[in-house]
Amino acid sequence: MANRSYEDLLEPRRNDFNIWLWSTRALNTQVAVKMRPRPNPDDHKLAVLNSLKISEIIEQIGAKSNMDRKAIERQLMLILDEVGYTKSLKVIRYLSYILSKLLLKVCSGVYVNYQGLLKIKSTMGNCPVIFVPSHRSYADFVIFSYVFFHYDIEIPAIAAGMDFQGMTGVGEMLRNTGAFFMRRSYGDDSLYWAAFKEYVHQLVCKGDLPVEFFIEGTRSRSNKSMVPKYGLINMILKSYFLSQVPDILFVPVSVNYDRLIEENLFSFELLGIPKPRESTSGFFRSWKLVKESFGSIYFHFGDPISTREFFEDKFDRSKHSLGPIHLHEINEEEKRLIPHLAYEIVRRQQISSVVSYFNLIALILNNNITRGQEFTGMEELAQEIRILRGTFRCWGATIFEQDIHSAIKDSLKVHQNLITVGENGKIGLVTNQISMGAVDARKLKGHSLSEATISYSVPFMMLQIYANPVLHYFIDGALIVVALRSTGRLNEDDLFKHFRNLRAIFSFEFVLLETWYKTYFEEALHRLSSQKIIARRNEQYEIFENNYFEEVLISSIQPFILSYYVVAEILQTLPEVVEEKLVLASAQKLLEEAISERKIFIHPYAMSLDTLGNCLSTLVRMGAAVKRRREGRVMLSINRESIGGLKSDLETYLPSFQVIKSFDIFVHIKSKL
Ligand SMILES: CCCCCCCCCCCCCCCC(=O)SCCNC(=O)CCNC(=O)[C@H](O)C(C)(C)COP(=O)(O)OP(=O)(O)OC[C@H]1O[C@@H](n2cnc3c(N)ncnc32)[C@H](O)[C@@H]1OP(=O)(O)O
Ligand SMILES: O=C(CO)COP(=O)(O)O
Repeated sequence: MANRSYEDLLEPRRNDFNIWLWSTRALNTQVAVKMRPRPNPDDHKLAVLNSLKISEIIEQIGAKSNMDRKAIERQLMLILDEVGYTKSLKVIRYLSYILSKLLLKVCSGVYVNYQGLLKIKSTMGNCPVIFVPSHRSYADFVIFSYVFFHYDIEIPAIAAGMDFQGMTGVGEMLRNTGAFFMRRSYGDDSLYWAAFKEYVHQLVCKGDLPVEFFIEGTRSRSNKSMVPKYGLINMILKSYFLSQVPDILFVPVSVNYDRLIEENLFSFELLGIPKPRESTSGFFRSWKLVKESFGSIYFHFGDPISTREFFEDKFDRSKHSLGPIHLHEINEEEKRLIPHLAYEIVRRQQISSVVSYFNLIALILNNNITRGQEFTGMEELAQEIRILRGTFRCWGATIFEQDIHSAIKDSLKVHQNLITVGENGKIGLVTNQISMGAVDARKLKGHSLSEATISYSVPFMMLQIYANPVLHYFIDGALIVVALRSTGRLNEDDLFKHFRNLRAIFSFEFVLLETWYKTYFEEALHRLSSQKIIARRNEQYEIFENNYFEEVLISSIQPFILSYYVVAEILQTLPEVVEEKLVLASAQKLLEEAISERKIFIHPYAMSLDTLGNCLSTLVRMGAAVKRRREGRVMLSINRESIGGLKSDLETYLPSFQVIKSFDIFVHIKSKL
């Protein structure tokens, strides 16, 4: 495989006679901020304990609860021990050895755009550096640290969810490699959150390690980007807004996999079967995966975003110069700026992703399935990959240069659990009869799907998981094509109105900030025109007929439109105040019935809880529903009229999809209601 911008960091290990010598080599690591003496992990905890901010909070809690100061301080120390990282070079060296052996066994390469990373390394030393990778797998943070160890960069302090704390031995091991632990949601424990925020503040202002966190907050089960969470980035940026550091560099990192270790679990989770709790025994059970092959992993380190340059003159830091600094918090004006940076990080993760050949194969097979065509043979597949590869590259994607036939062979070998080649040379999906055993119905997140549905659906879910990570390259083009298909011809202004509406409907599905809609629309128009998918005649845009890429655009978005339509439809029949879980379950139930009749093909991904949930988030953002927590349950109050509007919008776009017979699907779904 060739791409000169990337190097395979397993390559030198393959020829190492003694990996242990490499693991125990003398290290001369680059820190984020040069400091003498270097702070140690306990310094940060003590600094929190002694900070004026925390001192005041202790006083407030004492006054409210009548607890004495010493008792609150003891509570605080327990919190800090729960949160704080420790670091053991010995543990890191052992892990680097084990990981080398493991990666050599299961991966064909770990590719890194080393020039990008080395450039960042050379600029480190003067201000806090925050690495923000995409989050698709548990492997992300493990291999991330391995990459840093390889390039002699200090392993970052990493924000970790509490999920790992319960794993005997593993939690402490992660802590020893730099993990600091956080609760997953803002509760009402004011001491905890004050201590945690102050701890992060200390890491950023007084620490010398790079910091790493996952802005999406969780592994994306769909394998595509998720909307950013603002909590941790808020805490980090506070140091900048309050002028306590001159700048903060955010480095977006894209991590892509030929094959995800979690592909099976994620497919189940998308259907509603909850993830097993993280446990040490589960960790050891997962070792059976070492017998399998996972292809290559790609790390792309994007250009750092300087906070100072990003915000330029958008706000006035001098507002924080009056009064004691520990009394200052981020103000509303600053808070409003944060989503722009957060979305920019996600956008840069997306544009620096590496597209694998299996991503293309998944798109092609999905297109065949959706159009009700037979699966393709090898020659057709190679031809279609060639077309898609060319188009994707024109649209800015990085795809490694490789002979297409050997790329297909490698991909099918890595994904032999999902794809099979029949005696007739045609490609097909592997289906296994799945037995769910006793799944606790109370833990299900959606409808209790039958084993037959699950067995049928899992391979399709897996396939879509590999098509999803490339959708951001052409979602804007797909939405334009959808609008033109449903209307025939449109001038640019009207086409933009449709585009803006569709973009807003799918704003959680395909992450994009509203202020960028116009730019993305214009870029997509240009790309579609230069690829001869659409044409402009007499000031009107229309579609060129018989363009293969147009088919792919339309088929790739179809399961999403279907899910949204079903939610809108079902909300017309459910009570106006309804539990969120019931909406998800009802939508899945309806789709399950339609799928199991097999009269027409309905892509099982339409049952994805991720997509159905995104639709509900859209409804809340649009004001068509209000979300409230009541006695531990999430309730939705529905505005039927607004939802009716969304439903009729979706209907406008759908019936004219002659090519994919969507109309049949909708008539069919309706008849089930
Ligand atoms: C060789 C060596 C080998 C070594 C080998 C081993 C290495 C091994 C290392 C181990 C390493 C483990 C690594 C594990 C990796 C994870 O565990 S990843 C998971 C944990 N990390 C994270 O979650 C980080 C990101 N998460 C966050 O930042 C979340 O915000 C928090 C802090 C968790 C809070 O979450 P939350 O309560 O769900 O709240 P969130 O949605 O963020 O927002 C709160 C509200 O404030 C609003 N808000 C806040 N700020 C804003 C704003 N600026 N503008 C608008 N709204 C705002 C939000 O909209 C939201 O409002 P509502 O939607 O509730 O109305
Ligand atoms: O995000 C995590 C750390 O990788 C673990 O939590 P999830 O299972 O929600 O992804």
